[in-house]
Amino acid sequence: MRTPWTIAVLGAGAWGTALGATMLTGGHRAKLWARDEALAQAINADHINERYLPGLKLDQQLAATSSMENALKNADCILAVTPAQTLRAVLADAGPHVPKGVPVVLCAKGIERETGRLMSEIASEMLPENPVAALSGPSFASDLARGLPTAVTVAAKNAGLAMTLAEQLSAPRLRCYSTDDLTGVEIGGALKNVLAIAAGATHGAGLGASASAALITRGFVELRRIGEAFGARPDTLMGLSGLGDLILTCGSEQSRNFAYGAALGRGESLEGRPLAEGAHTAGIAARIVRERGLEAPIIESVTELLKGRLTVLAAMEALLSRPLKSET
Ligand SMILES: NC(=O)C1=CN([C@@H]2O[C@H](COP(=O)(O)OP(=O)(O)OC[C@H]3O[C@@H](n4cnc5c(N)ncnc54)[C@H](OP(=O)(O)O)[C@@H]3O)[C@@H](O)[C@H]2O)C=CC1
Ligand SMILES: O=C(CO)COP(=O)(O)O
Repeated sequence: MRTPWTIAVLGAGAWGTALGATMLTGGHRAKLWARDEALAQAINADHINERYLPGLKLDQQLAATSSMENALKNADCILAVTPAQTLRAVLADAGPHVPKGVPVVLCAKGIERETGRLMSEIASEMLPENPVAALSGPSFASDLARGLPTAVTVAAKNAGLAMTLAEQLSAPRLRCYSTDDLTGVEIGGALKNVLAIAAGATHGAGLGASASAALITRGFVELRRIGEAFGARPDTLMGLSGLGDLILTCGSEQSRNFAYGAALGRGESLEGRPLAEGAHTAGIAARIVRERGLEAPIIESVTELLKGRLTVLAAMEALLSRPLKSET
């Protein structure tokens, strides 16, 4: 029998809300922090997050607040669930109220644009007295919020902590595996978003199912190359947080990254679209590739597409006309 925890969830978007609701099903208490007071009040009054999970009734026990102090009071564990590029600022606000020693579980998928830092590097910098972990894997917020099942990976450099967190954060419809390969889990989650934009663009431009399968497979080779250059283990990259999430996100417009790419492929406007983390990570991923002398033409093409320097058809032609080589 595990001890019920008080879990602070920083971020009341789709994923924070879904994770908060899932934690309740695991017997924990959960408090959502929303930066927008009106959203917090609406969640408390209506038990719906109409902005991010429209129409889905939430457990009445899922409380929200716009006070960081209130959200973090007596927390046994913190889930950080705002977009990757906001993590540093959110942890700076949270810092004075974060109980020392409490694990911080990073749920955003991305790489900091300006610095190339992983989420765990930012968290260790901002909260040096708190152990850091990551939760990642194939998990659409709306699926979890509707009670559909999935499995994810919880990673921490300390294997014992990863195991404790996996045990505590698992819920009837959320199976958490554990690993000490924190870097592998973070790299997989960040890069699959960039590749999902490429897959979406392929789909949107009508290049066909064969092209999609070829692109996703070669995209995974790039993810593996970059991951291994960071010291990630191949089995992590082949796991839920790498290949698993790549399969999910490259498969349908339920993925915001895929939908963003599809809009790009169809030549539609990208203004005002929902969060697509890959669009923020692509540029820094391409820079890392260049600086480390790695080969990742698909990821580099996404950056060029996003900058408007390449069309999907030109990217496809450039990828196909590269010098022939052995597959591995
Ligand atoms: N949605 C999903 O299915 C999954 C998402 N993730 C990851 O989780 C992370 C969050 O995604 P998700 O919840 O879907 O995103 P959403 O766009 O649904 O929500 C983002 C949340 O972050 C808040 N926010 C935005 N900017 C800031 C800021 N500068 N400071 C503080 N809060 C801010 C928003 O508040 P406001 O409303 O006030 O703008 C909102 O509550 C991403 O990295 C994503 O890749 C991971 C797995 C699944
Ligand atoms: O990470 C996700 C599922 O695991 C969500 O993907 P999108 O952000 O592309 O919707």
